[in-house]
Amino acid sequence: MSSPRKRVVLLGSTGSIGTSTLKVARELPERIEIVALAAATNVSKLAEQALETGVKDVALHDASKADELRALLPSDVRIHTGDEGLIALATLSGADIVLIAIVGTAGLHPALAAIEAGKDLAVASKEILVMAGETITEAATKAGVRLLPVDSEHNAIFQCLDGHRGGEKEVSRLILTASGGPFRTWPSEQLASVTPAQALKHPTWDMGPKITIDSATLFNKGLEMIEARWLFGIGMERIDVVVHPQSIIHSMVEFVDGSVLAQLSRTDMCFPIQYALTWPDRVRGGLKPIDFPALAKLEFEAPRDDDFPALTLARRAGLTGGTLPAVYNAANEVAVDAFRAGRLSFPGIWETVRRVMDDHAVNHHATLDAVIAADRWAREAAAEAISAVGAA
Ligand SMILES: NC(=O)C1=CN([C@@H]2O[C@H](COP(=O)(O)OP(=O)(O)OC[C@H]3O[C@@H](n4cnc5c(N)ncnc54)[C@H](OP(=O)(O)O)[C@@H]3O)[C@@H](O)[C@H]2O)C=CC1
Ligand SMILES: CC(=O)[C@@H](O)[C@H](O)COP(=O)(O)O
Ligand SMILES: [Mn+2]
Repeated sequence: MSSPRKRVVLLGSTGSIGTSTLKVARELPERIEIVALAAATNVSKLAEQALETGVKDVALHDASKADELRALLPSDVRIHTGDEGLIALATLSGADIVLIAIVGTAGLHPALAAIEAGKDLAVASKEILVMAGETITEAATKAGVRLLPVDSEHNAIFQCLDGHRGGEKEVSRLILTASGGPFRTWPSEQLASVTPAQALKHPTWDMGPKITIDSATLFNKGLEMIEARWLFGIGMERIDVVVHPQSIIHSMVEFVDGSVLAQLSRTDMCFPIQYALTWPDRVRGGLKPIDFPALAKLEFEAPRDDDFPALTLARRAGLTGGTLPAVYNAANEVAVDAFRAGRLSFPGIWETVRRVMDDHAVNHHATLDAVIAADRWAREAAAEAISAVGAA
C-alpha cells in the first residue's frame, strides 16, 4: 500500500488558497509534506513560506526579483523563474500532487505538464478548466491521474458523489449554491454605482480580489457551472444554481430517485483543501464542525438572471462549447481588471463579456491551440469593447 503522506507542490502559495493550504499542512504533518512553492512577485511572503516549510525548490514568475529572493534564502534552495520555473515545479520528481492555486489562466501549462508527468492535480484555478476543460480532462484520463476539486462547490459535489459512481445514470442534476454576493438585494438601477471597494466585500468568504469581484457579478458561479461540466462529465443542461446567502451548504447533488445529498461546513477553504489532499481518507485536522443551534437559518432563492446576466452567458458558453467558454473567461478577466482600475462600470463587466461573445466566431474544435488563440483574441476584443462601453 502506498504511503498516505502526500508530497505536494503548491503553485500560487502566497495567495488566499495558498495560505490556507499551508495552514492545513501545518495541522497534518503526517499526511501532507509541502515540497515546492511558487508565486508571481511576492518575494517576502514566498521567502517566509519557504523558510517555514523547508522546501528546496521555489519558483518566482517575475525573474527580475530572483536576486532579491536569493538574498533571503539558504544557498541550497533552488530558485526557478518564469514560465519554465512553474513547469519545473509542476514536474518535480518525487512529488505526488500539484495544487494549482494561481489566479487566472497562468496555471494551464503547468497543470498539463504535471498531468503528463503523472502527478495528480488538485485544482483551485477554475479559469483553467473553463478555458481548456476538454484538454485537461482528456489528458488526465490518458495519463491515469486524478483531478481533485478544491473549489468549495465542486469539492462538495465530489464528496456527495463518493460511492455513487453511477454518475450519468444516477445523477439527475448538480445544484451549485451561490451566496448571491454583496448586491444580492440591490435594485438593478443601483448596480451602475457599485465601486470596486464595495464589490471587494464578500458577505461570507474571505478570498483573493479577482474571485471576490467575480462573486459580486455572479461570474464566479458562471465559471463554476462550466468547471462542474468538465469535472463531473455532466451536461450543462443538468447544472443549476440556487442562491443560498449563508454559504453553509456548499453544493448539492440531486439523484434520479429524487433524493438530494448536500455537503455542509463552515465557510473556510481549509475544509475542501484538506479533503482534496487527504482523499480518499477523512482525517482529524484543526477544523471545527458546524454549531447547528448557532445557525439562525438556511435560506434559498432563485438567482436574478435578468439583473445579473453572468449565469445566462455561462449557460450559453457551456452549451455552445468549443472556444466560447475560453472567450467568456478571458473577456471577464480583462473586464474585472478594468473595473478594478476604474475604467469600467460594474454592469460594464457583463456588457463587455456579452459583446465579445457576440462577436466571436466559435471554433467547435476546442484543441489547446484553438482555445489559446480564442483566449488571446478575446483579451484584445475585450480591451477594444471596454473603450466603447466605458467607465461609469
Ligand atoms: N480564495 C478562495 O477562497 C478561492 C479561490 N479559488 C480559485 O483559486 C485561485 C486562486 O485564488 P486566490 O487564492 O483567491 O487568489 P489570490 O489573488 O489570493 O492569489 C493568487 C496567487 O497566484 C499567484 N500568481 C498569480 N499569477 C501567477 C503567475 N503567473 N505565476 C505564479 N503565480 C502566480 C499569486 O502570487 P503573488 O502573491 O506573488 O502575486 C498568488 O500566490 C483562483 O483561480 C480562484 O478562482 C476557488 C475557490 C475559492
Ligand atoms: C469559496 C468558494 O469556493 C468561492 O467560489 C465562493 O463560493 C464564492 O462565493 P459565491 O457563491 O458568492 O460565488
Ligand atoms: Mn467556489
